[in-house]
Amino acid sequence: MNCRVKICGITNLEDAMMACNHGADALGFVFYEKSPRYVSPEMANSIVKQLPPFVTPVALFVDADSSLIESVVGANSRWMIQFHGNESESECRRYDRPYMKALRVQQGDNIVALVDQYPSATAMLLDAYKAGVPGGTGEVFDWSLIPADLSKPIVLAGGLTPENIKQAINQVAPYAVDVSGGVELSKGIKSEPRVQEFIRGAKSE
Ligand SMILES: O=C(O)c1ccccc1NCC(=O)[C@H](O)[C@H](O)COP(=O)(O)O
Repeated sequence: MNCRVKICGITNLEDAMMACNHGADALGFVFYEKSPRYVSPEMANSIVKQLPPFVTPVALFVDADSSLIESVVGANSRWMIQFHGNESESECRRYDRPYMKALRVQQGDNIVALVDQYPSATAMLLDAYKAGVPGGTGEVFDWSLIPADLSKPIVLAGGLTPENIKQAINQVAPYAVDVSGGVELSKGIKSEPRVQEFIRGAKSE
């Protein structure tokens, strides 16, 4: 398995550097103030300036104003965007940045059609649906709902852990995996052993 890994919900420099040292390919920063993993644009951009090369910082928004999005991504050309709300494709491509659109998967969704609504997306992130909770649920969804051969690279998210990551990758064969809660000591604080174990599990043969 040589699956790419995004560690999401980074709130401090120590966790960011730790995740990079263990081989994270991307780091997610949550700019949704209701999240316990919220990080300020100033803190996030201070962290991003200090990241080593070949790691993608991902700015995560939930139906945010364009002023907030521009204030974050305008400070550093490295940012990729993750739209995690009900953003339309035209809203997503407004920023001329590579972006992922998150879909919160429910039984009965036409995932092929939903993915095809975002032709300008670099990838699609498939996450668990939980009423009233936009993301970071810590819950898995039924991976068998994911059709084969979707038209975009798929980032699998939702309740992934060091314990289930190999099964998830074997079943779904995603382009990348994304985790927040499954590698934490507490909300917004990552566990180095769990981050290391998760990445090793995702990248081991
Ligand atoms: O992580 C959050 O707290 C969060 C809050 C609001 C919107 C999105 C959020 N996270 C988005 C992510 O990409 C998470 O990594 C993803 O939902 C998986 O989270 P988890 O199930 O805890 O691994």
